[in-house]
Amino acid sequence: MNPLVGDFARPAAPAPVIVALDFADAAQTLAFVRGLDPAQCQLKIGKELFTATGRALAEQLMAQGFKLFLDLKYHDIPNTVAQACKVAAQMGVWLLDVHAGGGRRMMEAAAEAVAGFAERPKLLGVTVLTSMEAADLRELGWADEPQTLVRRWAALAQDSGLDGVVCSAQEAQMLRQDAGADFLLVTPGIRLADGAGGDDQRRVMTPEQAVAAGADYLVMGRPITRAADPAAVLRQVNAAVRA
Ligand SMILES: O=C(O)c1cc(=O)[nH]c(=O)n1[C@@H]1O[C@H](COP(=O)(O)O)[C@@H](O)[C@H]1O
Repeated sequence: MNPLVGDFARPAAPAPVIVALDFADAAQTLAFVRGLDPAQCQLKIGKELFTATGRALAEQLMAQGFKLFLDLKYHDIPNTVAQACKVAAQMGVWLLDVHAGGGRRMMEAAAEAVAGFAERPKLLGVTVLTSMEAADLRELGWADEPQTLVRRWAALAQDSGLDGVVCSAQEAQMLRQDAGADFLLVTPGIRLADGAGGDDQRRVMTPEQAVAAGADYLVMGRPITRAADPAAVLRQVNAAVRA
């Protein structure tokens, strides 16, 4: 086969950065998104923005060509989570998440709820939040180190039919080995090597480290949204991780 034809036929790898739109209203969000290109990043709507704007803004951003991670981290009884996942799947979002701590029956119900959709969202299990460290777990009664719990919950998420997990990039290498190439690893807690603080994050890594460790997607909020030139930071991260 002509290698050139092969190259043209192969779809471009999706942009690895998911920008967390942690804004308070639609106007601010739309003004920010105007500077972004769907070929260079994906978008995430979480609890703050969704509570403020509901599905209208989510649908508007998808209509602009952005793939959307609806990050509402469902955590409830199996029936409630399954019904919420069904509604999210009807919206046409790309990624959707539930807390792995909701357990096997909750995750299985969520997976079953989205299974029937022709273009279903990929379903992720949130393992141990990247803002937590061992001391936080101990206070909650968990004697395990974060990575031990992440490993156990990721295995349970995979066994329950989920497509991947949200974890710290610090656990990505271990999970890639455990779960294989097709299991999605989405890693928040990304901080640039420029020395700026980790904010409330505890288990952090740089974009380059995260990708080298096996992360598929990097969730980045404040390092991009609070930058003087967000598009320039995104270009810099894309260049670094694709080098
Ligand atoms: O599910 C998430 O996206 C998530 C899981 C997690 O363990 N840690 C975490 O920070 N997040 C989200 O990732 C984003 C991180 O934002 P920054 O810390 O500003 O980069 C926020 O929107 C969080 O809600």
